[in-house]
Amino acid sequence: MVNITEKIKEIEDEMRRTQKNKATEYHLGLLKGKLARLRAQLLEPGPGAGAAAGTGFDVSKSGDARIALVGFPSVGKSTFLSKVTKTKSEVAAYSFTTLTAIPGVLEYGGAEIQVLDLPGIIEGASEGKGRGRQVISAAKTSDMIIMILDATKRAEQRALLEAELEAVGIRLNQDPPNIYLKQKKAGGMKITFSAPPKQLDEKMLYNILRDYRILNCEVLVRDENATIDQFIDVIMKDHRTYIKCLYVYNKIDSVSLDFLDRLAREPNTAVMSCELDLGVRDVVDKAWEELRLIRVYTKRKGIDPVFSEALIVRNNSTIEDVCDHIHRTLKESFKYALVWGASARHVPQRVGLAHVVADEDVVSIVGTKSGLSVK
Ligand SMILES: Nc1nc2c(ncn2[C@@H]2O[C@H](COP(=O)(O)OP(=O)(O)OP(=O)(O)O)[C@@H](O)[C@H]2O)c(=O)[nH]1
Ligand SMILES: [K+]
Ligand SMILES: [Mg+2]
Repeated sequence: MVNITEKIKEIEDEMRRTQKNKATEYHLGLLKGKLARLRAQLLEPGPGAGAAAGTGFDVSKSGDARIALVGFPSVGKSTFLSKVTKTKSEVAAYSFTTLTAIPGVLEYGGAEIQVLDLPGIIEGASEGKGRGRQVISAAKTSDMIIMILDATKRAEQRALLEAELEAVGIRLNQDPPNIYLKQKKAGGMKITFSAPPKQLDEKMLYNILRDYRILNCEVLVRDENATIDQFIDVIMKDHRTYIKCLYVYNKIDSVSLDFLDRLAREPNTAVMSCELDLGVRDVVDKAWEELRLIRVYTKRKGIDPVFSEALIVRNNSTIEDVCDHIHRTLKESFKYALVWGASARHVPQRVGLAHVVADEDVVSIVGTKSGLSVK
């Protein structure tokens, strides 16, 4: 049986040994491509990949979004879950207290976010160490990862965890590359750049495509700064997941103010102490902001809206989306809507289906059937 993990190690070693320069960049590009293929194989169930490959924990999705708590052991993931939801996940000073996925519900102004507390992961998780692969599979199903870090531990922890997630195809806080690739049956390769590329050239892409046995295709690179890694991501797009990540340093009760200040300035980062109940609310607010969901409270004529029940739509949604959310046919009898809140120029503003709503808007739909307004 071929050992994929060993092959991966070999390639990683070769990449480390190879000096980066103009002469080696084609070779390095090919190695990166091979590495990406092997890592994908590792996650496929079947011979050579181990029993737990690719399977997550069996928790069904619920609520308006899912957040996964990912981190090394004992950073305070379970403590955080127990603070922000009604679920009590076991907390203890020893590593691997949590052994499976524990779901909780975070209520946020009428929205319900499922928060998954997960076992701690360790270096090598992507290759199956500990419950790494299961944790990572669970993380892949989430809309956002909150990476909990221990403010008292060495700074490399963040890069180490990122590398583990990266190795299994999770891309944090990145957009999918702006590269178009279409495989064809015949006609050879057609590679075009919409602007002179800074990090790629045709030969590089040609080599990699050939190594992937993609001989007939059309490629259009729309981003002049696109990298070889991004190009490989496009080839491997079925194995790539683009997820938002909020980095959260816990246990700030045990570090100096100077250090804390530095941590807090990192991008996509929040700091907290679950123990002292410092910053926990900020973390939740930031997570909500990053999810970019919008709460709309619907209102019937003459009755106050119910603020404990929000209708959740994506960012940039319109009144039409809101209607579709309430009922499939509501649009048909739609006359106009009244809107109170940030999206309204004056309150209430009378708007049509194309009006874009904002978080915490109150909306009343008025229809042609007499007296129709929504629940
Ligand atoms: N000083 C300090 N300790 C904390 C804080 N939050 C949690 N702890 C402690 O850190 C230890 C680990 O907490 P857990 O919540 O079990 O950590 P975990 O990340 O879920 O750990 P595993 O499930 O084992 O991976 C416990 O002893 C907590 O009391 C904090 O803000 N400050
Ligand atoms: K623990
Ligand atoms: Mg735990």
